[in-house]
Amino acid sequence: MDVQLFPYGYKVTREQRNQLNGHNSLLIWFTGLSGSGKSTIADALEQKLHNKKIRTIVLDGDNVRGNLCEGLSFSPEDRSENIKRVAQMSRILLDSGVVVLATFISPYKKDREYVENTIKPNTFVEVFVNVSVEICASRDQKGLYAKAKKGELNNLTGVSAPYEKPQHPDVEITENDSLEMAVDKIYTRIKDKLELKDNE
Ligand SMILES: Nc1ncnc2c1ncn2[C@@H]1O[C@H](COP(=O)(O)OS(=O)(=O)O)[C@@H](OP(=O)(O)O)[C@H]1O
Ligand SMILES: Nc1ncnc2c1ncn2[C@@H]1O[C@H](COP(=O)(O)OP(=O)(O)O)[C@@H](O)[C@H]1O
Repeated sequence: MDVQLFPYGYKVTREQRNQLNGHNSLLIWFTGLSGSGKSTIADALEQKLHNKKIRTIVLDGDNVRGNLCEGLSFSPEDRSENIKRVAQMSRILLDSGVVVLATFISPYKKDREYVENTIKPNTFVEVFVNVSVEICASRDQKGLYAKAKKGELNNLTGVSAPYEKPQHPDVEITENDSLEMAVDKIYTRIKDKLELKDNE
């Protein structure tokens, strides 16, 4: 297919948008098993940032799989495609000047590396929500672990599909951390990177 593209050089830059917003763009990437707490922690962190007048947006696996990533399965190939599309969307959102909170199981190291390499240096913060499969299964809000146990669900991460743990995450949340502690840990890590104009 012969496709010719001529990207237009728009004049307003990310830096100018950051200036307008009073903070830098940042991608906070949450990875961990289903039920580990990614969405809960991202939700609480987003509220904290919003209260500090920081512009935010959340990309969540369960949500984007209904639109941007509609039709993708949980095969290794489709999970990679899922993360690739989210990486590209994150890049656009970072250019818009906001802080992006992305919550995806993202079980493969190479896919998480793809995300980091897709965006500008120093704008990626990896948060590993390190909760064991036993604890996630005991929470089982969505009934996925029960289904997998009965043989009604294939490819459940941590049970019948792999999860490659991050070796050097920027922030690690453990099962002993309360929600408040988790939010504090992440905020402490990102505060300087945000370069808030009204530094609180
Ligand atoms: N087989 C299987 N394995 C894992 N997760 C499953 C599966 N089937 C459905 N779900 C639901 O999909 C959510 C995970 O989607 P993600 O886009 O984050 O997955 S991935 O990053 O592409 O691996 C996940 O959301 P979270 O529980 O918030 O992680 C589940 O609600
Ligand atoms: N730090 C925590 N301590 C105890 N329970 C938690 C914690 N974080 C999340 N949970 C609970 O775990 C369950 C799954 O959380 P959720 O945010 O949906 O996980 P994920 O997005 O990783 O699938 C929810 O019932 C939530 O209330």
